[in-house]
Amino acid sequence: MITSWPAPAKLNLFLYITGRRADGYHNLQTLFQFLDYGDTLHITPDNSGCIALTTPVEGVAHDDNLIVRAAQLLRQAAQAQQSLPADAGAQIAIEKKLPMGGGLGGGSSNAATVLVALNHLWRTGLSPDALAELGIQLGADVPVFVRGFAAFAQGVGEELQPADPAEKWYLVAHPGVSIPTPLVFNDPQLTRDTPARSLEALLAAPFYNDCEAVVRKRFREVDELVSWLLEYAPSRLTGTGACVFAEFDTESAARQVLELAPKWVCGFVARGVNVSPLHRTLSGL
Ligand SMILES: C[C@@](CO)(OP(=O)(O)O)[C@H](O)COP(=O)(O)OP(=O)(O)OC[C@H]1O[C@@H](n2ccc(N)nc2=O)[C@H](O)[C@@H]1O
Ligand SMILES: Nc1ncnc2c1ncn2[C@@H]1O[C@H](COP(=O)(O)OP(=O)(O)O)[C@@H](O)[C@H]1O
Repeated sequence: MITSWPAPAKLNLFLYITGRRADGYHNLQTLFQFLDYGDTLHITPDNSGCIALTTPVEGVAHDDNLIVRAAQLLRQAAQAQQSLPADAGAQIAIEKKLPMGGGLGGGSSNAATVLVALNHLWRTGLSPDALAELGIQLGADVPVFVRGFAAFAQGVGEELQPADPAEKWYLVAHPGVSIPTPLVFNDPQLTRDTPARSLEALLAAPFYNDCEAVVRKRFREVDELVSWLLEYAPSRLTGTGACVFAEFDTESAARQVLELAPKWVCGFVARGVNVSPLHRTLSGL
């Protein structure tokens, strides 16, 4: 039985905001790719009837943790269709590597890994569609992690179309600040009227992130980091930040720049992958 499950990071290779819905959420056009780097979850199913996260995540209460919420949501859905006994439970531990509020989708990826792994371990038999539908209740980025393929996303992230961007090497750098997603979406100066384009047109144009201008304006640390990385390679913000990524053709080129990084920059080098490491684990079972 597999007990270690990857929860990879994602990058938004581009991100455009094409409008605002009546409920305040923003319509996006974004290209998601996974990294072969992320958190690891250790999941042991049991008959305790309890879901327990045994390694607290700093700043997040146990019952608010997306790991616990995902397990409870799956248990509820499976029990409603009588495919899981009432005493089904699980013990979950996390090795957290991804910064929180970093734009790398760590919390969403943790939730997706729990849904996919427990669906397997509990033998609940929910379809990928059903798991993605549970996922969207937890966060806009959960479905892409549940599906496990690089994707062009529209709507608020739920309309996914498989994509095959180049699998580059990335230097991902964290400027040491955490940026809450709502802060960016509520900024009056945010560009929220970029015309929607076809994927073909978007792939042919230079990639950009519409959140970058307001984030650089509000956070001097991000601004300095982007300016520094741009001296070496094409670089931009992922998601609503705070992380920034620079793209390279080789691992060694990315590592050379990481070695030059100023002391205040935390970073890692990882490869972009179009199939999620989570799904590689699943298909290797
Ligand atoms: C924009 C992305 C791109 O990947 O940013 P990151 O969070 O990864 O940085 C995500 O889709 C974010 O997804 P997620 O972080 O799950 O957002 P949620 O928790 O669902 O939303 C947090 C808040 O941000 C705003 N929000 C979020 C997504 C969206 N498309 N429009 C919005 O206006 C809403 O105010 C919402 O209440
Ligand atoms: N397991 C989890 N890991 C990370 N964050 C979590 C988790 N559960 C809940 N959260 C909450 O979700 C927020 C967003 O986290 P995260 O997904 O890592 O960032 P981002 O959406 O910027 O990529 C965190 O600030 C935290 O409050």
